[in-house]
Amino acid sequence: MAAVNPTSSYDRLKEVKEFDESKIGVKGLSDSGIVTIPRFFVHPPETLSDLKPNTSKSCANIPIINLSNKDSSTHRPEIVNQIKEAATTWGFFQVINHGVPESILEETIRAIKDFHERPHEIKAKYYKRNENSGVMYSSNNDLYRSKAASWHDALTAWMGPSPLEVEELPQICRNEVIAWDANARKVAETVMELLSEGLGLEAGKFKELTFSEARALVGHCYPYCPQPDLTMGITSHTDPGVVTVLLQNQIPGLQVKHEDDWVAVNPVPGGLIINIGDFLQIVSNGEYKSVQHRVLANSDKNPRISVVEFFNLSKWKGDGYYGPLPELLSAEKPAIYRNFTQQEFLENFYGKGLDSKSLIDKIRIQG
Ligand SMILES: O=C(O)CCC(=O)C(=O)O
Ligand SMILES: [Fe+2]
Repeated sequence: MAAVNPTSSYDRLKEVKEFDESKIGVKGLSDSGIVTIPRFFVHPPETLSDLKPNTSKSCANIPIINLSNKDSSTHRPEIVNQIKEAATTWGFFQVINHGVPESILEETIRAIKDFHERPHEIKAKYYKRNENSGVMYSSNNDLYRSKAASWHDALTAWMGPSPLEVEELPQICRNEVIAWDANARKVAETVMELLSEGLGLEAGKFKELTFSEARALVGHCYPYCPQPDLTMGITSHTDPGVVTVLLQNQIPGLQVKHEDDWVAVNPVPGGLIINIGDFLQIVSNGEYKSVQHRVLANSDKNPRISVVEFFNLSKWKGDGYYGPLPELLSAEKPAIYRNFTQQEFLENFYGKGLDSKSLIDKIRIQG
């Protein structure tokens, strides 16, 4: 087994660069039939020691919320309460009967899988790094910043607020990505209305604040990993934005941190996963929780595919600051976070490795 010896003459940066410049991604490594992963993918023992979910709580699962009666005035308060409770205690939940046909869920997954299975020459044309608009295919967004690389590749498309040039999208998944963006956005807006009401605000408050306008859609591929005990699919992190809508295929691996345990998030048929991001934890003054989650390296021969859309605000308030919404604050409930600038937020968004400290910890008011 590859043991990591930091004092050896191993030139990590050189190997990382060679991998990056080859543009083959983790999928290319996996398809080449390697049985030993390159050592820059090997994670430190602290990360690897708790990879198995806690068996004593293995039956715990994130809450499932049925949206079918959300427009009925009799049932809506109950659904608002369920979402509020889920966002407060778990920060993660699945929604069912969200209105997106199952055929669309399947086509979206299939199209993203098809992209990742395209020949190297075709995918390489999209291979980029450090973009924040257009379309970018890459392996490990934080490849040069993180301590260890993870076993996944991603196709990212910035869908809004300014519309994407659709021809930039690879043809094999173009229509599906566009359709998914529209569908995921509807689900995000529905959920944001319920979350807004859960805080005692008008249903349309989050929309008015442009919380669903900036959108990044990421089609992840977690190929088969020959040594899944030595690396990660994606390391533990919180999402920076408002909310994330996550669609996954049937291959397991996603886990969320709940009461100090890692809990597997198993897909429910037709379900969509929603999670709260750092920005919403802050503006809700800590009511809603942005929780740590991660994906294990995939030991299944079939790739794990997930399509994740991050929703974020597009317009900052005139003074350039954001913080806990004033409507939520009172003498009994003072702000627990200070206001922060867009600059601070963006630095946190783009500047860090997934393993570094989140904005939430930086702006928490002590005492
Ligand atoms: O692939 C997944 O299920 C999770 C991905 C994720 O957490 C992310 O992209 O932020
Ligand atoms: Fe995430």
